[in-house]
Amino acid sequence: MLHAKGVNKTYKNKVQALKNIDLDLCKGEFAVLLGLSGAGKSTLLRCINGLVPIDSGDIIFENQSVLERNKLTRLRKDIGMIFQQFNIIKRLSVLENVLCGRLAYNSSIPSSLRLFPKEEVEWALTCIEKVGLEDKALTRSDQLSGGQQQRVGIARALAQKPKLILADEPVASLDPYSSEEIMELLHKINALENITLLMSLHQVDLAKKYGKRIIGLKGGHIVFDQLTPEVTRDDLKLIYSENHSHEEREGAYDNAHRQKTQ
Ligand SMILES: Nc1ncnc2c1ncn2[C@@H]1O[C@H](COP(=O)(O)OP(=O)(O)OP(=O)(O)O)[C@@H](O)[C@H]1O
Repeated sequence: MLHAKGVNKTYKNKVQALKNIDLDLCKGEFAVLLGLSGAGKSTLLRCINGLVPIDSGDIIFENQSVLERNKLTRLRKDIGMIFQQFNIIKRLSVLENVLCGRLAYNSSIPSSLRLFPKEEVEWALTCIEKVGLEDKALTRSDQLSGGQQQRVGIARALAQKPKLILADEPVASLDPYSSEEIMELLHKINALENITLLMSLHQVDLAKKYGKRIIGLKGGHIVFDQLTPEVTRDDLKLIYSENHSHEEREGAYDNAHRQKTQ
């Protein structure tokens, strides 16, 4: 469903964030991008949904090139995005935030948020139920915990009826317990709804537990791309060796998790 070929991206400050990226994703996959800070994970996700323009190469999603900019609205509708900082509007209710996911379908925005048709509201409520927040639909989003706010972000993505969800470090702002809950939810969405998932993570143990495939990025290059059971310690060393070791990273996570559960 997604085919990236020879993708390069250099920012204005001359940092080349992506170097000749080739990547194919099939429907239903759950793939995780791993790599140190600055490896290019967010840039790759943002190039895929057209938030960041690529310099060369091409990214084709469902037979449509990201280079065809006039079709980007449709592309974005088919691709849901989940962010580390949730990117929800805190003063709005859960329901209003989730209805924002429908804006691509209501581009002329007759949609002062309160004027959505009944069926749109019903679909938004269904999405809210899918993420387990049915009793919070009318609650202001700033009254929710971080984990609940991320659920709103996921419900908003689901409201788009996306074929692909891109998640940029979706659990980086959460404690280990909430992180597991969010990963379980994303796993369930992938398995039950057959929505393809591509996410960046810093937690190797979560990547191994939930990802079916792991793609290692280093300095803007893909240095390995394997089914999860085939990923070796040497593969992980390729992406983490210059700074903290794999063990140090997993150890830090384990320590935090232990503190939380004690
Ligand atoms: N808008 C931007 N302008 C200039 N340089 C940028 C921009 N966004 C990212 N970069 C640079 O591009 C490189 C890749 O960054 P990117 O955010 O894609 O990495 P990442 O792997 O997602 O990192 P992290 O795990 O910290 O989110 C880095 O050197 C970063 O400083």
